[in-house]
Amino acid sequence: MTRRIWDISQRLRPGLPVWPDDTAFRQERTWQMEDASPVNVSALTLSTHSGAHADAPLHYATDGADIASVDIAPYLGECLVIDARGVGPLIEVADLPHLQSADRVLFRTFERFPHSDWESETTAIAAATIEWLAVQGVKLVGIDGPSIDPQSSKTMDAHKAVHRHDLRVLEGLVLDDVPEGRYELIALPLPIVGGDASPVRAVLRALA
Ligand SMILES: Nc1ccccc1C(=O)C[C@H](N)C(=O)O
Ligand SMILES: [Zn+2]
Ligand SMILES: [Zn+2]
Repeated sequence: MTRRIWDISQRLRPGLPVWPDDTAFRQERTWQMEDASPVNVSALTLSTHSGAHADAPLHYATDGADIASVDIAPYLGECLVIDARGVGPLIEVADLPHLQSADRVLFRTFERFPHSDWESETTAIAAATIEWLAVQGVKLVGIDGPSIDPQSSKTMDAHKAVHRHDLRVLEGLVLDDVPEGRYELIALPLPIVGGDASPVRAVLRALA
């Protein structure tokens, strides 16, 4: 019996909505068979925070580890998907009354993921919630929004709480079709040396 898989990644393509003023996704063909090349080859230009991605500590701490240095174990294993739609600007501890124990928690905040336009008012996670999750033993926090902090944040309180507890972060997940519950998460960052983040192919697999 094959276990069902949900692909929770954004498709990387020209026009991919990115953070205001960040690098647009671009792909150009550098070799092509039409020009007598034996193969087609392309070059990519994209933000490290494109689509579904994993932040490295280097993103929010000048002396933080880069994405090639972090252990990959947090990005593989059982996770809990929580429906946090409609909670408002920040996910507070009070919004999580029934949270069962989990190593990895992914929050759905969108009714429908905004695939074609940038959504500037998104639900983020209160720093107190990150602290509380860390105390509960959570090692990775994920969200469908573009950031665990409000887009207007200058203090990056949630990222700083993540850094204090050395948690791992996934952002830009697509959770529209995923019911609340427990799954196997597979979302491996590329080992980009010096990288402050890496796109991931994020998938959830049924546990049985
Ligand atoms: N591309 C950016 C450029 C500047 C500031 C933030 C971003 C972000 O993408 C937010 C990021 N994903 C974060 O980890 O909060
Ligand atoms: Zn990011
Ligand atoms: Zn982030």
